[in-house]
Amino acid sequence: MSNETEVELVDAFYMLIESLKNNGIENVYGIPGIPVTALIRSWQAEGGKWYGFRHETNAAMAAGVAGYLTGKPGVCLTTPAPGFLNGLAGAANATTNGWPMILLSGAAGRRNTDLQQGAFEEMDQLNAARPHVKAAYRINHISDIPIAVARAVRTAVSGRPGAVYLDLSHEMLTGTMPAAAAEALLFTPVDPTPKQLPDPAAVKRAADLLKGAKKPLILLGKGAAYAQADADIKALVEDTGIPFLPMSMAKGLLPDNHPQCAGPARSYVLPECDVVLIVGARLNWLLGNGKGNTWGNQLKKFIQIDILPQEIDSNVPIAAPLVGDIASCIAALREALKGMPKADAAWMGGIAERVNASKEKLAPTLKVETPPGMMNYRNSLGALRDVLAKYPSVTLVNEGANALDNTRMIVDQYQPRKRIDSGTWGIMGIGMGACIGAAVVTGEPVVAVEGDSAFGFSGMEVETMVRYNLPICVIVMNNGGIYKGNETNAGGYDDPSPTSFAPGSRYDKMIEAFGGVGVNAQTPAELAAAVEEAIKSRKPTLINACLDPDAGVESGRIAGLNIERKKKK
Ligand SMILES: Nc1ncnc2c1ncn2[C@@H]1O[C@H](COP(=O)(O)OP(=O)(O)O)[C@@H](O)[C@H]1O
Ligand SMILES: Cc1ncc(Cc2csc(CCOP(=O)(O)OP(=O)(O)O)c2C)c(N)n1
Ligand SMILES: [Mg+2]
Repeated sequence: MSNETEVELVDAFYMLIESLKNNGIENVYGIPGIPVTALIRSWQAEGGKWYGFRHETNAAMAAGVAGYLTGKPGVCLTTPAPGFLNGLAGAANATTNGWPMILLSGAAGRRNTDLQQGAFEEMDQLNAARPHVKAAYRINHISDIPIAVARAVRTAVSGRPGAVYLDLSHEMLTGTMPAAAAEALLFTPVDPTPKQLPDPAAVKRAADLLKGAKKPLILLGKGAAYAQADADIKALVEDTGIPFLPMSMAKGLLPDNHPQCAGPARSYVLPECDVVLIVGARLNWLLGNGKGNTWGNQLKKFIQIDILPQEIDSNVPIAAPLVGDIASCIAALREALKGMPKADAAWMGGIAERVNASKEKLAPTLKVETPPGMMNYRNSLGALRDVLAKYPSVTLVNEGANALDNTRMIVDQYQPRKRIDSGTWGIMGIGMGACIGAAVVTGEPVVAVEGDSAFGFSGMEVETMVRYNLPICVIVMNNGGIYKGNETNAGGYDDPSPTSFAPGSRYDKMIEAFGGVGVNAQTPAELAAAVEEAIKSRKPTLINACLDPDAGVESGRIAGLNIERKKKK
C-alpha cells in the first residue's frame, strides 16, 4: 500500500478556503465554471457567502466597491481567459479609484501555456494583468497558498489601496499535501494596514502654512472617505472654521448642508483661495490638474496629505507635502493647529453669499415641468432629493452623463461613504455591481440613479439583485439615449442616430420578468412615491423614470473634452 493512503491529505481548495477565512474574507463575487465550480461549492459548504453574477465585470465592480466601503479587499473569482479578462476591467477600475480588491482566476496549466500548445482557455493571465492592477502573483504550489493570499491582502490594503491579481495555476489547483504540514502553514497576518505616521517637521510646515492663510480651503477626496477617520476630519474642519469642498465620493464626510460646505460655490473658491489643504484627493483632470482657469490662473500653496509619496508634485509643486495615512496625518495636524484663530469672516461670508445665491437659482428649477407634464433631470431629482433626505443611511449609486452631473449637484449626502459613482475614470458600467456590493456589505437599502445608457452596461444583474432579494431600487433616467434621445441620424437616412435608443423603452418590465417590482413613473410625485415605497419595503425595484427626450447635453459637464471635426472633407 502506498504511503499516501496512510497520511491524511488536504487539497488546494481547502488551503484557499482556510486562507481566505484567516484574512477575514466572508464574501466572494463571481461566476462559476471550469475549473472553479467545485471550489465555489466548497466555499459555500464551509460557510463562505457566494454571490453569483451574470457577467464577471459586474462581480469585480461589486468586489471593488465592497473594498472601498469596508477597507477589506472584496474578492472576485473567475474562470480563465475570457472570465479573467472580464474581471480585469473591474480590477483596473478599482486600482484607478484606489480601492482594495483581489481578482482570483483559474488558469490553464503552465506547461501548455508557456509552450502555447492550445490548452483549454489558455492565456498568459499573469502578464495580461500586470499593467492594470497594483500587483499580480501566481501561485504555483499548494503550500504557497497561505503566504500568497496574505500577501495579496496586504498589498491590496496597504499604501494606496488597489487590486491584486492572484493566478490559480492548474497544477496548483490540482495539488494535495499532508494535512499536518498544511496546518503548520496556515496563519492569520498581523496588521495588514499599518499606520504610516507623518514626519513631525512636515506637520509643522503644513500647520504654519495653514495658519498664515488668508483664504484657506480644505479639499476632501474619496481617499478621505476611504480612510474612515470621519470624526477627526469633521473636527479639523469645524475647529478651524475653514470652508471645505468635497469631491463627489467625499460628499457626506460632513453633511452637504453644513454651513462650511463650499460645494455650490466651487467656481468661486478654487480661483479665490490662497492655501489649499488636500486630504485624499488627486490634482488630476477632475481638478483641472491643479492649474489654469479652474484655479484662476494662479498657482496656489498646496498642502497635500497622501499615503503615496510619489503623488506629491504629480501635477504642480506642493508647498507642504504631508505623507502618511490620513487618520495619522489629520490627528497630528489637529494637534499642531490647536489655538489657531477661525478662518477669516469676510472669506467665509463671501462663500456663504455665493452658496446661497447658487441654491436660490437652483431651487425653482427643481419644480418646473418643461415641457408641461414632462419630467426632466431637475424636477425628477428635486423630488428624489427630498425623499433621500429622510433616509441618510441609504447608499446612492450614480452613473451616466447628465444623470451623473445633475444628481451630484442636486442630491445631498449626509453620511460618509454613501455615494458611489463613476469615479476617477468616469466609467459607465459600475452600476449594478456597485449596488450589489454596497447592499451586501452595508445591509442598508441602496438607490441607484442610472442614465439609461449607463444602466445598459450592467442591467442583466437585475436578475442577480432579485435572486438574492437585495434592498436595491434602480431608477433608470430614461431620456431615450446617450445624453439625450431625440438626435436624428446625421446621414439623413432613417437608421437611429449614434446616441438614440428605442423610443418608449420600458425598463421596469425587465425586473418584472424576474419577479421584482417594476414601476413606470411619469411625474416627480410618482417617482418619489415609488422610491420611498422601495426603501420601506426593501424589495428589489426598478423604476422607469420617463424623462423629456430633449433633456440633456452632449457629454454632460465635460462636453469640452470632445473632439469635433476641423473641416468637412
Ligand atoms: N488611508 C489613506 N491615507 C492617505 N491617503 C490615502 C488613503 N487612502 C487613499 N489615499 C489617497 O487618496 C487619494 C484619492 O484621490 P482620488 O481617488 O483622486 O480622490 P477624488 O477622486 O475624490 O479626488 C489617492 O492619491 C490615494 O493615494
Ligand atoms: C465603459 C464606458 N463606455 C463608454 C463611455 C462613454 C460614455 C460617457 S457617459 C455615457 C452614457 C451617457 O448616457 P446616459 O443615458 O447614461 O446618461 P444621460 O446623459 O443622462 O443620457 C457613455 C456611453 C464611458 N464613460 N465608459
Ligand atoms: Mg440617457
